Amino acid sequence: MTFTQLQQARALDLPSREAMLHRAPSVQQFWSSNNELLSNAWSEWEASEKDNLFTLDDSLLDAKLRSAVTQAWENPEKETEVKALLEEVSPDVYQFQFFDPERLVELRAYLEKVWDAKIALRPPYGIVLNRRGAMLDKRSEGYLAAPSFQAFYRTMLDTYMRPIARLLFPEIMGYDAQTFGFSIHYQPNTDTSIRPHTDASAVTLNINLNVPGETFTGSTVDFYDVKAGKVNPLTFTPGSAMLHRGNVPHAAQPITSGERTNFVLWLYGNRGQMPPQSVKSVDVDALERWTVPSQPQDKFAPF
Ligand SMILES: O=C(O)CCC(=O)C(=O)O
Ligand SMILES: [Fe+2]
Repeated sequence: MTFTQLQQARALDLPSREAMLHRAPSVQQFWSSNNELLSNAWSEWEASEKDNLFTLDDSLLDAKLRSAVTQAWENPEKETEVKALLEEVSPDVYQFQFFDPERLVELRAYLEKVWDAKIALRPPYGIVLNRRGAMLDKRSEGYLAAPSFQAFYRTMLDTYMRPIARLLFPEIMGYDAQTFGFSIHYQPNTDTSIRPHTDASAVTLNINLNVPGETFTGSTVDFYDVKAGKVNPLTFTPGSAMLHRGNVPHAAQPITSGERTNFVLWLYGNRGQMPPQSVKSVDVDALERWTVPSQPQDKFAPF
């Protein structure tokens, strides 16, 4: 009797949460030895579910953002219309509408199907181990390898995040070829908060996936305004995004009711390089900004 990769993946014995928390060598071993099996299982899963899965594409995005970005790709001089949609809400932190809140139901339904697939996903354990989160980038073992999700993930990073980030933070040019991403989920009593930290990224895009009416309390992301010596607590609304340099200190306050789900996307340079702290004013031509780097994705992963 032969088993499909999907059946074999579903039969795997997962490492315990304890082992994951302790970052036991056996956990690393589990993900690396099963990486190919899991990735094949996601392809089989997608093929078997294709009639039930919503097609992820940029129609999920805010219509104004999509239209401004599409125009800027056609004519980079029009990037000013993208910039007009971005609001600085704390020094070096910009907020804008990324997803169309009304369409998030479809994305969340897709992600529910992903959880129901019963294929192991590696939770992010950067600062804390997040139980209902998943690694999203191909460089991460145990990532969400469903081909349709991967195509959508690339669109979010290559078509939207990178040129927008370059528009705000020109010094990231040359330090933005590599991508990284994970999802996080907060709920009271389990995964509630993240202590103050900076990200190992040149730039971070943090996008909220809560659907309209899916409310929560607490769970602000506090951004530290180091110069002014104060903290700016910011609250996500459904589909909104915050884009910031990785080196801006921030923390997630405890969630006190409800739930919050986000995608967190990072860009950095080859082998994890980040822009030197000293360079801030770099002159970049609009034509250069609206491009996708030709360097191949490397294997470096911060966690
Ligand atoms: O709570 C958030 O949305 C921020 C998460 C975060 O800062 C991180 O995962 O590095
Ligand atoms: Fe962070």
